[in-house]
Amino acid sequence: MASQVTFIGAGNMASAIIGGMIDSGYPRDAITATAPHEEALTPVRERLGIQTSTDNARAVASADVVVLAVKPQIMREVCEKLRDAVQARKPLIISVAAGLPAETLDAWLGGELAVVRCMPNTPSLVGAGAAGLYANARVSDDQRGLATELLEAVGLVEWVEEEALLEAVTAVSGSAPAYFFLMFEAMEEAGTKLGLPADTARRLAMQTAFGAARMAMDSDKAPGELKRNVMSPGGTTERAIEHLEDAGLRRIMAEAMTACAERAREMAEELGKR
Ligand SMILES: NC(=O)C1=CN([C@@H]2O[C@H](COP(=O)(O)OP(=O)(O)OC[C@H]3O[C@@H](n4cnc5c(N)ncnc54)[C@H](O)[C@@H]3O)[C@@H](O)[C@H]2O)C=CC1
Ligand SMILES: O=C(O)[C@@H]1CCC=N1
Repeated sequence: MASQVTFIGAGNMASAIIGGMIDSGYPRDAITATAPHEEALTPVRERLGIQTSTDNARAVASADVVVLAVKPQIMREVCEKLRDAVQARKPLIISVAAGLPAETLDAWLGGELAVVRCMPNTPSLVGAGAAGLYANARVSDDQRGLATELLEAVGLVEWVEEEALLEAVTAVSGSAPAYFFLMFEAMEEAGTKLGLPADTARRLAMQTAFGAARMAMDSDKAPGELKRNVMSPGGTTERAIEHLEDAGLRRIMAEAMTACAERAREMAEELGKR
């Protein structure tokens, strides 16, 4: 029988994962989602055909897995109210909340729990996410398998063995969709200056990013080799790449990603103290 999964929170991230689970054949009657008000639940119930509840503790009472999918700022209050229900059954806890350490969540929920902490990204909303997962020492192999199954329903899953590495995951994938969106903005602006209509430049840039990602994922060649394959000697691409390298793109990326990871570390400390 499928494990009973209860989502605390029925917003963007929970709906995306639930939608992906259902598309991959997970039984709807094994999935429950909660929110404080019925209005937030009606669309989820009607669209996804799952159980819903406005009573978190009750929804957790029969769960094998509890997915915490509320905003980090309200997590403490939500967890403390779930404490008795969770301690009575000790389900696997999976948190998709940015920044909250597994140990903090465990303490808020009463302790001694198997906790998986996940750093997802927003392309999960279209089934093309990339998530880093960390398991505390109480998580069994079967529970790891289950967490992988749930998160793979919306994209790629990579496990890290040290929790601090989720800060690096935040820099490489959690925050990274925004780097590419910035690149699209810059390419659209530059394309427009070169005379293209803005929407044409936007479509060409986005399709090119999609094509490049697909090509790199399907190929056994390293990105550097794929890059060189586009660069005819003395040609146009070589000129553009020389500009990017001379302008310090690699250094800029390293600095931006280091700043991102550093902020993730600060946020974990700030949220952990609440
Ligand atoms: N790495 C990333 O880019 C992303 C991370 N996340 C993480 O996922 C989590 C959820 O984010 P979203 O789905 O975007 O938020 P959202 O605002 O769409 O959903 C939050 C849900 O929680 C519900 N809720 C509020 N109070 C509640 C309570 N007391 N009990 C039960 N449910 C309650 C709301 O009704 C709503 O359904 C956040 O912790 C966020 O950090 C989400 C999206 C992307
Ligand atoms: O910007 C943020 O703080 C969150 C965490 C990763 C993506 N968004």
